[in-house]
Amino acid sequence: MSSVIDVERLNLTYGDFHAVKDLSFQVRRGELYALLGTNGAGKTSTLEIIEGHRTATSGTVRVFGQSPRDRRAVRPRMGIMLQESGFSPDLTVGESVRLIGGLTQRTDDADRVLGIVDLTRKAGTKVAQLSGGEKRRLDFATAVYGTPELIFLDEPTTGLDIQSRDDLWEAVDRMREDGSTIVLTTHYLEEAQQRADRIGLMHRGTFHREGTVSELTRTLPAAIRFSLPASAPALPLRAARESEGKVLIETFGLQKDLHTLLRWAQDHAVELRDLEAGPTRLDDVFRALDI
Ligand SMILES: Nc1ncnc2c1ncn2[C@@H]1O[C@H](COP(=O)(O)OP(=O)(O)OP(=O)(O)O)[C@@H](O)[C@H]1O
Repeated sequence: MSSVIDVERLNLTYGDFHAVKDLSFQVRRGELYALLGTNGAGKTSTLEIIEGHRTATSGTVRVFGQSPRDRRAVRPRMGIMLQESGFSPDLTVGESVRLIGGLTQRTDDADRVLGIVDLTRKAGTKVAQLSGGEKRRLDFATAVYGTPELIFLDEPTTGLDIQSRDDLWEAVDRMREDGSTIVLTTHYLEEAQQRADRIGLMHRGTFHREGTVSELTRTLPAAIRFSLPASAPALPLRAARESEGKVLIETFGLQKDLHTLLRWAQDHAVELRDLEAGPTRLDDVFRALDI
């Protein structure tokens, strides 16, 4: 698979503050790459350099094999949804899409794009009168105008209700089917866990870990949780007692241990209240990082 983004030994300093430190990674064509990390880790700074908005202090960045500062070559091929929108409040929703869409030099139909984010009815409304979630959806609409080959989504679902989130991810899935490459940043780790092909986990300007979700989570055990009545007999597995009768079993053999537990409960007529069992979550990987 060829790479769409190549970052090599990237450094960025703001005055004497070293925000991005010797960062190297690649994003391959067609993949969804999630850049995750703590607040102030350097994700936005890194994205700004890749998007061509900021100059690196040192290192090389290539987008489609070109320098991102070569805007004429690169910009028409990228769609960018920033963390904060820069729309003019006096323009209408329709005018904003046409204006920003036009700047990308891609062609599309503004009505089609507004339909994706369910803003067709708001086409004549001034941006100043949109709700926070509607502005976010307008941001997304302008990023996907003309179905670009590479799309940056910087915390795209912040402030969106569940229906709008589902709609946004459905639109992303469709663009991936059409071959678009997606770079995502989010603090909603579940979204990244469900959708990312690979993840770069950043902290203080460098990667703590990089890999697929399963590469990142497989080093930590899965968890089985439930509550037991005080009268229950001894458990068949090693377990930790949490507060108020809650029990936690950590395991690297989730299926087998769950089977053992359920058979034991059945045999002893024990009710496992509030039973939950699941693989390691990215949240746990974050918490386990010594940061
Ligand atoms: N223009 C600037 N001047 C000085 N320092 C800056 C500037 N922009 C960002 N920084 C600092 O650089 C570091 C990285 O910031 P950046 O916005 O890239 O982090 P982030 O990973 O996107 O964080 P968050 O998850 O909070 O959005 C932070 O410590 C921030 O305070």
